[in-house]
Amino acid sequence: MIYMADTADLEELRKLYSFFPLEGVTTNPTILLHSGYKLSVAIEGIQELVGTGMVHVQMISGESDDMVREAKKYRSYFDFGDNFYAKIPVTANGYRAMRILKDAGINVTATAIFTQQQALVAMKAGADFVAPYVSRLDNISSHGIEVVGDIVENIALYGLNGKVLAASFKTVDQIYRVSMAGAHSATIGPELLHQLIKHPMTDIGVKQFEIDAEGLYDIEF
Ligand SMILES: O=P(O)(O)OC[C@H]1O[C@](O)(CO)[C@@H](O)[C@@H]1O
Repeated sequence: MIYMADTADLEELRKLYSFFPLEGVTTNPTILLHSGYKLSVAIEGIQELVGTGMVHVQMISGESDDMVREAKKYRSYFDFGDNFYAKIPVTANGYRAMRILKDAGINVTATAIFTQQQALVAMKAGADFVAPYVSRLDNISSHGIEVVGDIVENIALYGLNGKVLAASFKTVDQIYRVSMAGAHSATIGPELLHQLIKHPMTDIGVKQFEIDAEGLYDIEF
């Protein structure tokens, strides 16, 4: 599974990138708002950190032609290559923009997905990634993990090229479940990324090794 960081907090990203095998970063207007950075500063900072990793940037226009112009502008403004993904919401205008962007050779991440059908249509329109919102589904008495599982199944069943980018997590358990459901990737906030690699038994085990090694390791390094 591909792990991506769901944040524009540059300080946090720097820490995460120093040890976590991340393959990209996702942002949206809310994430930018929380980071305190304007788009230009945030994306430039992210770009420096990720190198050739993926950067998913959300479009804010409502009309399809504007979304396309916006995506082309950001791609050239930041001098992105193939690692740029235009995040497009699954509205009627969004689906139209996806097709135009794909024809222009620009990667697309379909976002704000709440149903298997929205994801399927997005992939038919050419989306490379489809992002179902797990917590937001769970919070309206729906089932985020099931929606992820259905989309994964559809991709295999119809031999589609798209990948699931599971998004909107509030617990480590949700991340566990989407990975078991076959999600190809997940975008996760810093707090949960730190949390999901932790286990108290690991800390206890490592501590004991340190104690037991005392005086036994006689080769200098
Ligand atoms: O429900 P939340 O936590 O706001 O998450 C929405 C999600 O949608 C995305 O915009 C999809 O990529 C993520 O960046 C984010 O995880």
